[in-house]
Amino acid sequence: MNPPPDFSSSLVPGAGNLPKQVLVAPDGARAEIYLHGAQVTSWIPASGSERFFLSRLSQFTTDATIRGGIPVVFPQFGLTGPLPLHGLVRLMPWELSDAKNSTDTASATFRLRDTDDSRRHWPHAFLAELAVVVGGNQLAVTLAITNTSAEPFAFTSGLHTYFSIADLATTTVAGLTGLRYCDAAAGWVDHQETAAHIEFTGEVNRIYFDAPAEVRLVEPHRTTLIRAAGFADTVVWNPAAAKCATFSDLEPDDYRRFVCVEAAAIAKPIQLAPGERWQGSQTLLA
Ligand SMILES: O=P(O)(O)OC[C@H]1O[C@@H](O)[C@H](O)[C@@H](O)[C@@H]1O
Repeated sequence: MNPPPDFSSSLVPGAGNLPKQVLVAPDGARAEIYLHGAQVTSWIPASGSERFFLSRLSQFTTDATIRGGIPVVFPQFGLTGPLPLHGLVRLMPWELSDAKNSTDTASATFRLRDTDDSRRHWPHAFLAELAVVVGGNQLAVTLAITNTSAEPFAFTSGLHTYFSIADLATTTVAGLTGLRYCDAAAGWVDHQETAAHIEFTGEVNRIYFDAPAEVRLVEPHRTTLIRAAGFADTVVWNPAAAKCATFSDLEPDDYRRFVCVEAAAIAKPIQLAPGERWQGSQTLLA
């Protein structure tokens, strides 16, 4: 049977006139991805409502990062090296290389290569590809990096997903019990997680090492499954009130509206030989 015609996925002007790809699966599931940073900014499962936080104060300009959705972090997570916070590619213009519908999904792939400017910061040639597939109650995002240079390189990376939540006070993250984590909000000290459910009673900024393939974002009315492959670590982040107030692109009480659960490769940088390709993914189930 032939897949249905690709009648509804399209590249349209988004906020700030930045181009965004709108994916609409045959069952009505939707996702939106800006070419700026290849940043997914919206996911609406077939049977539900918006699952991503996107700040009302987010800037949509080529020199700013979009606040919300899934910022793509590469080739440096956070400030773990000399590059700008979370690396380079979330500020770069990606191109749409493919978009199609199958009988039950809509998908698109975005590509980015190194530029003169990226090589000034990070002197390596690379091809980054981000594949986004939406359909039913699932969104799958896969980042692939190919070393297109003549020398090996190493990088850290992540998919910095901002989940929209109804109430921070009743939201928890489950599935990380027993893991060693680095508490970046409290002096980068290592701990072992004892809680079955991580609660948000203050700033949470933790890197969980060697995390399981699945963690759960638990709210009273719904649970979101977050599956990672290829990324060894999981970051959980919420800035709480005081830090939230320092972000010009967040409203003072926005910290109550999102929790970031991020698939990341931080502790063990990914090493790629010339010509080698790596991929990591985060798959979300509503
Ligand atoms: O403001 P940015 O660059 O988008 O980063 C957001 C946050 O991302 C988190 O992953 C970091 O641990 C925080 O320290 C940081 O503030």
